[in-house]
Amino acid sequence: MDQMTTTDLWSGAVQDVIAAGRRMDRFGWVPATAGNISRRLPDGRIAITRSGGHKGCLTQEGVIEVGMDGKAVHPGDRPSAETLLHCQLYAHDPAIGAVLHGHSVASTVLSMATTDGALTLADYEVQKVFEGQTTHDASVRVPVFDNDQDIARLCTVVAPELGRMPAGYIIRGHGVYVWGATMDVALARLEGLEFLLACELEKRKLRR
Ligand SMILES: CSC[C@@H](O)[C@@H](O)C(=O)COP(=O)(O)O
Ligand SMILES: [Zn+2]
Repeated sequence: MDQMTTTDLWSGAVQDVIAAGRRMDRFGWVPATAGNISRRLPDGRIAITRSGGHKGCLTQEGVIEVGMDGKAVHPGDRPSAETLLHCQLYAHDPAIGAVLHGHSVASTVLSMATTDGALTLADYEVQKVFEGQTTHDASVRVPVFDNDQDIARLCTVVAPELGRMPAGYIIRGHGVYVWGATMDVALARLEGLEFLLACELEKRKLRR
């Protein structure tokens, strides 16, 4: 691969990450410095957000390269504190090309309102946005893992569910992780999941 192509690939991935951050910010899913976003390039490099920046105001400098071990390729760069969760998904499935993490109100509140290990979404037409879902007349299980500041340890809790999460997963009181083959697919899934979580929250308020 010549130098020009390598640079173009990187720029395209960075633009994908910047655009995803803006879109997530428009919905209010990345408050303050919350959230992280990554993109795997066709040549295997991983572009991920630098730790601590606002994901709605990303610049090219806010996106850095990491290896599959979650470490920065360029010394001094500080990748997202949650980089290992992205790498875990990339290692699990070579078809995954983008990973998104946001902190919406609905994912935070709903996951704190239960001690269960999953939220079940049923009877919504929009469930069909997820792989393998062809009808509203079914249910989608979204695993909920207890929050942990030790991300390597959190990875070990997520691991048994890999390959069994059509809609992504939620970290309790924290937020969602969603992925896809491309950034567009990941964003569509995130939008679908967040729509359903927002509906679920409204439904529960009506019941009170
Ligand atoms: C604003 S606190 C949120 C962080 O603790 C973390 O959960 C998060 O999503 C962003 O961390 P970052 O290191 O910027 O990727
Ligand atoms: Zn987070």
